[in-house]
Amino acid sequence: MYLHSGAKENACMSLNFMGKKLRNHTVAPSKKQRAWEATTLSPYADDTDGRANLVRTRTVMPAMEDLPGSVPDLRADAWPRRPCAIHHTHLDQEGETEASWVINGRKKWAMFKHWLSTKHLADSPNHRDTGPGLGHTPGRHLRDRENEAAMDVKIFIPYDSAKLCITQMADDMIAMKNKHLEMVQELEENFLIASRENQEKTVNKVRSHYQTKLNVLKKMLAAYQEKVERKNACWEEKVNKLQSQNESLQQEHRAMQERSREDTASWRREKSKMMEMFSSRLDVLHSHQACTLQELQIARLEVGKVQEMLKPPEPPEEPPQEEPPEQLMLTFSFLCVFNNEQPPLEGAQARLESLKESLLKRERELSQYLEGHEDSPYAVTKTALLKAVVQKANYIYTELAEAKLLVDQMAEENREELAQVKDSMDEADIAAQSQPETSEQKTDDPQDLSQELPESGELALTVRQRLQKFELTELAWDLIITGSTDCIAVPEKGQEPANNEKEMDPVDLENFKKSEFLPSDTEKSVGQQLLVLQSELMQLKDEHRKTIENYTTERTMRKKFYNMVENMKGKSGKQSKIRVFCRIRPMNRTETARGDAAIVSCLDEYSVTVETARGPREFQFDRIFDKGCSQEDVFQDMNRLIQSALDGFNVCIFAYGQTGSGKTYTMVGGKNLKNPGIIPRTFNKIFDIIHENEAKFKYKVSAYMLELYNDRLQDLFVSPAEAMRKRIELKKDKKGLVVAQGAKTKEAASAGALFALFEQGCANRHIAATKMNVESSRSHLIIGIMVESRNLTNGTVCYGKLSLVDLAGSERAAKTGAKDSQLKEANSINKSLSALGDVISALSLEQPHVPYRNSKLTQAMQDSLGGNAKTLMFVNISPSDCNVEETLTSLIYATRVKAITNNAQRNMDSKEIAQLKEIIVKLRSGQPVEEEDV
Ligand SMILES: Nc1ncnc2c1ncn2[C@@H]1O[C@H](COP(=O)(O)OP(=O)(O)OP(=O)(O)O)[C@@H](O)[C@H]1O
Repeated sequence: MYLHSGAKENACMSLNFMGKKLRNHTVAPSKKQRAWEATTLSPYADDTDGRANLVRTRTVMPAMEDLPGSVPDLRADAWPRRPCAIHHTHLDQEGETEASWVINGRKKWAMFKHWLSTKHLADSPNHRDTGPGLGHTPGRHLRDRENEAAMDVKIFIPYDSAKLCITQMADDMIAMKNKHLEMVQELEENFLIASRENQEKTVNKVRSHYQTKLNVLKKMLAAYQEKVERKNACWEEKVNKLQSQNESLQQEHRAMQERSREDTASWRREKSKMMEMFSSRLDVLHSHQACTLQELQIARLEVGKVQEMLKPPEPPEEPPQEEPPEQLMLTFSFLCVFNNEQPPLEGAQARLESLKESLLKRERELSQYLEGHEDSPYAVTKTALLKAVVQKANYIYTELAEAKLLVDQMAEENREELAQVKDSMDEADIAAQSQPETSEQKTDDPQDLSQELPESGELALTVRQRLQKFELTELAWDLIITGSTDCIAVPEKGQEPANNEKEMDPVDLENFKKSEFLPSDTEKSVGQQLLVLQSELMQLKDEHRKTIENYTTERTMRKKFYNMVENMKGKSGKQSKIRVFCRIRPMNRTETARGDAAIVSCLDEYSVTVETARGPREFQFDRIFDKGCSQEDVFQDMNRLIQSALDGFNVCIFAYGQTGSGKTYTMVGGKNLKNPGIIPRTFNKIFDIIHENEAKFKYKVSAYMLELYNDRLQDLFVSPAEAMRKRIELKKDKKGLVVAQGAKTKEAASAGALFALFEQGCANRHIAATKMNVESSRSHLIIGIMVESRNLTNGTVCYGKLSLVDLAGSERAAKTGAKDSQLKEANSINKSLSALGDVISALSLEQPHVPYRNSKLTQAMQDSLGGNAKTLMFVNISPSDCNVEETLTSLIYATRVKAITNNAQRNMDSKEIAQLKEIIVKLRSGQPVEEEDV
């Protein structure tokens, strides 16, 4: 700070502060000051020693020796003294000047002294000698002054003058003081103004700096949004593509199903037609057979009668010796033929031939006999009867011959048609092969089969079908001829043969085969045809199996595509359904010893059936793990979810099921760390991913572990006694994430450290033995693993949370035999699970109110069911029939869970926000905020 004044009256003073000109100050002199200043200028104005610059107005000094009084002259002291300088100000730069009040004071003092000296001189003789007109020169004055300095001068000031002078000086001093105070005040004001201005400037500067940053961030955000939108559009496109693929696959599948249904229907139609045909033929044959049998029976009776008649008369009239021996032999053979116990259908022709021959022979013999014994009373009757028998036999023979001819004719016709069809099939095959070249050269020949059908392939198919038909007919004819029925009907698995498929008596069949109705190569032909038919049947069965396989593959593919779509939805941050995996445990020892039946079976990777009293019931899930699936198999699908947690998503994996269904086995593993389950594997996987990415990200892993026991949340990271004292509350943050307030969170630097924490927590859990002596969890276990990942490239920070929940098993108290405290535990578990069921129902039915607050369990899982999380549910079931009700209930619940939609969003902060959050945390916890934090 410095003051600068010009030499003029009413000089303007400029006030500088920190290099800034604040404003002009005008120090108005008083009237007296002005009067005193009306003096002559100092003759030393141009004094080269520099003093002249400091005080430009200087009065002519009086001769001190002439002054009255003895006041010492202070001029000698005052002159070499410089004005009080305020160092380190800009004054130094602009040249040294005196302040106006100093100048004024000096001036006044000089004038006063001058006045005194002038008066004194007017009275003294010296003055008279040296008047102005008598050579008074500046050189003389100088010399006088030098002389005066050497003298001891005493100045006498009149009292009034001194009083005036002192008053004046006191006034001046007060004025000066006031001025000074004014200036100080003004300076303070200016200082305040300046500091305010400065502050504003700083604020503006900071503001503009942050504004610029904000703009940059906004731009970045817009760019990111654009990118995300582009990605979303891309994903959407992919999803649509996959959906359309899925639809086309579904359509194909439907068409295939339709085709297979049609094929089956046509095969059934063919079969029934054949059956009808066979049965009608068989009926004809049987009627023929019956007729023949009847006729033969009649013939046999007749022959019996004839035999009776032919019996020789009683011994008194005709002694036995009279009958010739050949005749007796003949009668015997005749009787042998006709007394045969088996009906003579077999070898009918041969037998009829022999019958006819024997009859003719007998006729001849009879006629000879009759010729010799005309007087016999039975002679006429015998002859008539024999004639009738012969007539009947002839009739039967002609009938059979006609039937044979008819059958042969029909078989021949069929053979001819078959040959024709074979020819046309060859033509069709040739047409199909040459179709690309000849498709344009269509002929007008109506006989040309290729003209009738749009494509040669279809033609070939039709011809093949016809061929098949004729071949089958031929085979049928052969079978009719041979009388075999065992290969005609091919009943489906488990189906009873149709009523009309009557089987021939094997003896009849054998005899019929031996008879001359059949050509010699019939048996061979039947074998061949049978083989053909069987191979065709095999083909059909193969096709059927293939159709089923295709259907299964298609269904599996569809499910896979569906899962992919759901995954992609989850990745792109869109709404995604909760995924449900079903795991079937193997039968345990008790169940095996009891001989329980396994009622749960796995159809494919996505379908499971349960045999119930009302028949099988099928359920579909995102994945089925059968009893043979290992812990590794189960964990394979978890990798992506764990990666998501490290990418800043909330992930929840929980197991649901009845007591002893394998929840703990799935989540934790077998006893004594055998076959580790999802939880320990997850610990390893988290740190595997961390090690893979540590060049790009910096991770921080921390965890808490709670159990919900008897509807009370307990911290497992503290001793049970302390846990009883602690109160843990579940709260939801702005992003809908459930936070356990009051729970101890511990950091872990490795998978081992995390596992040690887990073991420590497990030691504090509540477990009990159920009736079946199996260790059972009596509380719900909730593990929260928080992963903070800082991107080392752009400074963004993601906060992921992985919740692993092993629910306590629902049980029926009566079944498990729980009492007292165990009963209380069971009730509490059932209550919380029923609340969970209510929440699941409300969410699956998309009800407006979801009763999350009904239980602490549902509160804890609020973000995992219908909230901001990617959720995976394991439904564990028992295969035994004694648990069928519980299994069905679990599967029905799981099906409902499948319908729940979650909206998982990434929890990510920009670098700046993350820094601010850190500072806030530090400030809250009373830690010092380092410069590098800002
Ligand atoms: N997939 C499996 N393979 C082999 N053993 C299994 C399987 N699942 C379960 N077990 C066995 O079945 C028994 C019961 O399983 P676990 O304790 O996991 O059932 P839980 O559903 O957790 O029962 P609780 O709800 O009562 O705790 C255990 O002895 C376990 O080893």
